[in-house]
Amino acid sequence: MGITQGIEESFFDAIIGALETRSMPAGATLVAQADLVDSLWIVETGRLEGFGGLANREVELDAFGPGDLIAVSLLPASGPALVTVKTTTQAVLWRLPLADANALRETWPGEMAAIWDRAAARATFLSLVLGLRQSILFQDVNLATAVQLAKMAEQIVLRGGEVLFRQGDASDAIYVVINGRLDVVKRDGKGKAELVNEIGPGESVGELGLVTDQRRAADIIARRDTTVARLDKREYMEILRRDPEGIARGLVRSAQGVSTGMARFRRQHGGGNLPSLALIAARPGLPLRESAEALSEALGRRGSIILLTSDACKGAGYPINDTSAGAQERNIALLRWLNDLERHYSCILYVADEADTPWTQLCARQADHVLLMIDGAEKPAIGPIERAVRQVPRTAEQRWTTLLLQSPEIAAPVGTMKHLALRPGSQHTHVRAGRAADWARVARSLTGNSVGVVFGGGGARGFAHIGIIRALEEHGVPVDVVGGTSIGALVAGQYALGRGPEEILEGVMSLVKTGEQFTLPLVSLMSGRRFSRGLHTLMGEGAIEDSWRKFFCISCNLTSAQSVVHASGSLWRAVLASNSPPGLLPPVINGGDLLVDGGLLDGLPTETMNRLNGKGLLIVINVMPRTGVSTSYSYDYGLSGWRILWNRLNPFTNSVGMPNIVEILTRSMAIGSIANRTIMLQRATDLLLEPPLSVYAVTDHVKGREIAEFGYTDSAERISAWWDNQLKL
Ligand SMILES: Nc1ncnc2c1ncn2[C@@H]1O[C@@H]2COP(=O)(O)O[C@H]2[C@H]1O
Repeated sequence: MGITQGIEESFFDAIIGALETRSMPAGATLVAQADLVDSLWIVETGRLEGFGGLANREVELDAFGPGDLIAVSLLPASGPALVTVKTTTQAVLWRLPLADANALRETWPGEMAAIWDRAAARATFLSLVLGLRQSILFQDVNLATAVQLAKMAEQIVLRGGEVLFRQGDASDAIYVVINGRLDVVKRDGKGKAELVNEIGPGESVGELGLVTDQRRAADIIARRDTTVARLDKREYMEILRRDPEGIARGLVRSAQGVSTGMARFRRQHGGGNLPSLALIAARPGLPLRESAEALSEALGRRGSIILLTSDACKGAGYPINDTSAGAQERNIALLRWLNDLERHYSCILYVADEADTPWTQLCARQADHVLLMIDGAEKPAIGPIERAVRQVPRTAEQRWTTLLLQSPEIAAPVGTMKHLALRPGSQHTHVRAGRAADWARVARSLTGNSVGVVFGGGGARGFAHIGIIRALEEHGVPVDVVGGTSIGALVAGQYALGRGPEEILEGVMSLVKTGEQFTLPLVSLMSGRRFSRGLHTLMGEGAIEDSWRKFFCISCNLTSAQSVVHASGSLWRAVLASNSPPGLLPPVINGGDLLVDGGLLDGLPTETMNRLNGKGLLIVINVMPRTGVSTSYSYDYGLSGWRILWNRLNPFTNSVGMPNIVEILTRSMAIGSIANRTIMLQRATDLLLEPPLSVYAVTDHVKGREIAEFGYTDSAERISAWWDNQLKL
């Protein structure tokens, strides 16, 4: 590959003027891997070798002799060296600084482009040799075989979402992933798809079909933009003949499943431990940049984050709109660069352009998780950028979250369900401009660190929840997901709306003061009218989706005998259903089914919380003592209502020892779920709070403030000690 080959005489004179010569002894290092390179070199005399680091050993990648061009960066501007280059003999080199090369480009555009293309081709080839020698399948082959492999292999760039091949296709080639990621998806007889594996750099696909001579066992789809080296069957067989021992070792490694283990190891230990993210605004004019910075700062507490904009990419030498000569090489170079970034950082945050550009599309393809920003106050509609981005092919694994920007002035968002109806399958979070705490919540959710609190049922004892909320707030425990049953749902619902403990206490007290009417016991003992009206006023008209915190509550469907998780739709109706003890309040009618208090089946919904909050932190507040309703009073001959009335009226008898009908009904209702509770609580909770509340009766609503205070005093120290030991995000 002589540099002067085919180059005009006058240009040759010009370039000679820019060259500096340098003599080097044998064994000297010209450039070390990862150093910034700012030059091209041409070998005049002597020999050099290129090495790449691989699992603590250096492998040989390339050899250079007189007339050869040494280009070790994939960038036209200065960039990191792919390899280490050392002299093996005494050598004389010509150095062409990239700055001078760029200046020469002004006068000799065509000629310099030819040199650059050669340099790019050489560097791309080098990166392919490096990729192959770092692969599980070919890491044991000798240098000559690796160079031969790289010469035969076809380098293919797949776009995110693109299919490499389908299950059932004929097996004609194997593919080594150089940069990027592939999904292995299997389909059953009914066409149901399941992700069975993920393939990262250094791993290969298709060896199964090639070696066993069977059709493809799975679909292979690019998770993001990916470069693969393709070797067809004939070529692979030829390599097998050249270096049977090296190939056999690779096959054994691969068959032993070291492949997936190694890739997982790399992913865990070589950065990339968080999903790659893309922040995309649905339309121009949203505060994309500020939001990206706020999110990046919040994520930065969890790992090393790199925020990538199209400008940053351009600055690094990768113009994304580039269609000029050599664009394919630069594309490969870009993917390699992104791959390196992924290895070095915990997370890449791709920030889209404020328009539908190739960069915005690339962001959508690269992300494991797309964050779509919309204006929560706007009329629900699909934004123009969003519309374009939705056309970008993507794998089924990609997750979407809609971030609804809200004004910091509003009490609660409105109309969220309409925004979400346009975006099926998307999660959502509300964020207020300028509120770092909201971005911290998004960061926790993205990294599986959301804090969930389960508020159990237990009548008036549930006032303790409110004191515990106060303790959580005072110690700065951020709560992201709340859920509960009965009184737990009532407290959690208000907390989800962003209310503080004092306001929640006032709210629950106001309901107690409605003094529910006892009715003729045809449907229930109480009419429930005042309670439901009061609850409606208290919670407002909004939907669960409109609350700042993620919320759910539990009711019980009497008709189908199943517990119901309310995580969507009218908030007050959900809380009402969760608070309608059968026999005491009338059931809530929902589509012909009767819904009653969730305490019947699931008074402490930790399983539902686990399902909704994944790997997040779990705090459980149990206000239902494991033993309850006992009395010292003996009523062997039946218990007369008159006797109880007399007891109530007679100032000389102790009426506290006597469980009333409400207590007995409440306890009976909960009995099934209390029996299950012991088992549930033994499962891992991060913090279990069980204030000793048996001194209070489930009907002690008038003591609400005192019970709340009790909850606070009992939990404050434990919460503080626990929170001090947590990793904060
Ligand atoms: N769990 C898996 N099941 C099937 N194929 C897998 C799996 N994991 C990785 N693969 C790769 O997916 C490829 C699909 O085509 P092949 O059957 O030729 O070879 C297969 C393997 O290389």
